[in-house]
Amino acid sequence: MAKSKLEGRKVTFHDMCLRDGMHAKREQISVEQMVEIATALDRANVPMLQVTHGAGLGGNSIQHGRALASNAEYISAVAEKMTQATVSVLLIPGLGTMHELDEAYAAGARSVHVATHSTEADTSPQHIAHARKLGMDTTGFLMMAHLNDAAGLVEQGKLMESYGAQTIYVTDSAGYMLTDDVTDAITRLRDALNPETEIGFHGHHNLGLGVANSIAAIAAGASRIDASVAGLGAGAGNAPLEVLAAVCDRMGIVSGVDTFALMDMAEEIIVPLMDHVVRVDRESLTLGFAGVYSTFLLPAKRASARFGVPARDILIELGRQKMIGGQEDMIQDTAMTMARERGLLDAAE
Ligand SMILES: C[C@H](O)CC(=O)C(=O)O
Ligand SMILES: [Mn+2]
Repeated sequence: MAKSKLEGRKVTFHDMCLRDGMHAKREQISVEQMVEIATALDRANVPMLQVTHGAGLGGNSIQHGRALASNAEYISAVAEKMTQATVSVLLIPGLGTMHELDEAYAAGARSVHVATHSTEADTSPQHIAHARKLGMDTTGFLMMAHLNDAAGLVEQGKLMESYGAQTIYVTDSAGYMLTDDVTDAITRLRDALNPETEIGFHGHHNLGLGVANSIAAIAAGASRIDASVAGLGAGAGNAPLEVLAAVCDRMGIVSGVDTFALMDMAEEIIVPLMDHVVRVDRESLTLGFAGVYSTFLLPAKRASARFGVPARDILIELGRQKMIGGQEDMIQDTAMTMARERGLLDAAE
């Protein structure tokens, strides 16, 4: 076997089970389950874990689903049990407020993904500045990265860096990016950003590329990688952390996590907790194929059941229309229009 070129490279893993995984659980993870999962991650030496409603701070709503507890309740219950892991949150400016960020900080969160659509970094300066003022580890998180080109991502990343973000993320929300796309975007960001600015990658496994794309990101210069144990996350899930950890071990990439403990955790805690098996199936594969926001998977299945239009057809149409996060109401609307066009609706509907 050839020696890996990445031997000795350092990477920080950031587990997403308790935030992206909330999408897969329709926000129904209890405080006790959060504490159990976070404690196991902490014990496995995972350095960062995200704890929030799936849509982040301010996400608790009819539009995005009601969680079993408030963000502050989740964060404080988890943070007080951590021996080494940093608890992070996600904040989409406009959905989450600076007041909610203050609350999250008071509850024990010390890192934040400030998330915008990949062409809308200019909605984030106040929130990034506020997070830095609080002393939080602050990332700029460019969602639906495939809807911008590499030059555009560089422009947006530079903006976030100028606002104070210490890490810039390429976020493949739709699991649509091919490995060369990831390499290109991260290489260009690495060339353009200040050397002290870190680069992150957040992949979804819809095309089965979560782990390969994460390794490509590391090879191109990313040092922070989001993943989740057993892939618990939206769509076909995030890159499965225990698999990524095993590949990194084989390649000599240094993450510091206990890979066997993560394997045990996947088998014994996360998979038994799943409401459906988070995997590449017909519908989640369609997300990656058509470039659809992974969070739209379950609402599209519900719209399919209601209007009788196959979920794959609805997702293809949402991809064609380039729908993005925040346009959740368009899922039902699109399904209804398609049902009407197909003569599936009663005149009364
Ligand atoms: C709010 C989203 O679920 C953020 C995310 O994880 C993604 O875009 O991917
Ligand atoms: Mn995600």
